[in-house]
Amino acid sequence: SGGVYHERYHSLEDIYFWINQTSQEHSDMVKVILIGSSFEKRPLHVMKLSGRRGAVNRAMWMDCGIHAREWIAPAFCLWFVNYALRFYSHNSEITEMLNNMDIYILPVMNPDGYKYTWTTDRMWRKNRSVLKEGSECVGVDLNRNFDARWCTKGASNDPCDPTYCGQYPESEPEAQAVAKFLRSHKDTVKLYISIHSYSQMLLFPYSCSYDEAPNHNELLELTKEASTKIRRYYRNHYKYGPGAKTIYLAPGGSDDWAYNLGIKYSFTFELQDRGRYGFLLPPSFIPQACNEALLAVKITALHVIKNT
Ligand SMILES: NCCCCC[C@@H](C[SeH])C(=O)O
Ligand SMILES: [Zn+2]
Ligand SMILES: [Zn+2]
Repeated sequence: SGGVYHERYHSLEDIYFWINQTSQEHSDMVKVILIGSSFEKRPLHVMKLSGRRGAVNRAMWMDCGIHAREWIAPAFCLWFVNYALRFYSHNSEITEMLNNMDIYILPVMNPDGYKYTWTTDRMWRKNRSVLKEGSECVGVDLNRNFDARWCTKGASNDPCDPTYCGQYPESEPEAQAVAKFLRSHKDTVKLYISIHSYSQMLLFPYSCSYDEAPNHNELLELTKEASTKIRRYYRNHYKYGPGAKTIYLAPGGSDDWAYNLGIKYSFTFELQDRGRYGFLLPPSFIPQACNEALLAVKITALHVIKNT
């Protein structure tokens, strides 16, 4: 949506202030839920968006910022919330979404890591948890810490590696908080989306193995439709397909875990770009990257409303 607010990235403090302000300004459509805290005790705030209507028993979940350096992801979560609130009852798709499902948004799933990229190391990926005994290395890859073929090929058990899987599944407070919330809402959450960057891909289970998901064809058709429309409307190219084959083997991922929990529409979107700027996507690219991601979110969400 408009305004220079979205032509730039926001610090963690900025984002916490924005969550608070937005929920106060739109108290009829936004509720803030504290689902847990990070290793360094920062709050994990989920924004629950609903249309102006009675309760519904369908919901979707979208998390951003699980990987600290992927700044376009939190930028998209903020942009999406502003878009939803601004265009509800004006844009037919977002109106249909909010009238038929609650939308749970976690703008920054890894606040400690995100903060660290603003203060110390722009290229940091993991959280900032410190091992009790020994290792001088810090951090767990939260997207390898979920209980889905945990720490098999495609993850590392070396605390110094960027894909370190942690000491055991859900060892990390951030992963634990998300898993706990989704387990307690598994009867209503029908769609899971995790936002990442970069490489422009629309991915679905499985990434932890080369097995095909039972509804593989349906997920393939959905991501193909989204990719085709992004190419037609925005002249940009997104690959699509099951994670293991399309990007690489990546066990312990949040999407595979959510899928196995029973959320049969589960995706990981890798946003812009394809490597020219990579994680350092310039702020001027934020609106276009967000419009492309919005298209994919709408296509999956409207399909879920029709089919669940
Ligand atoms: N859940 C694994 C989806 C495929 C890999 C996604 C990328 C995002 Se940076 C990764 O976690 O390495
Ligand atoms: Zn990522
Ligand atoms: Zn990535």
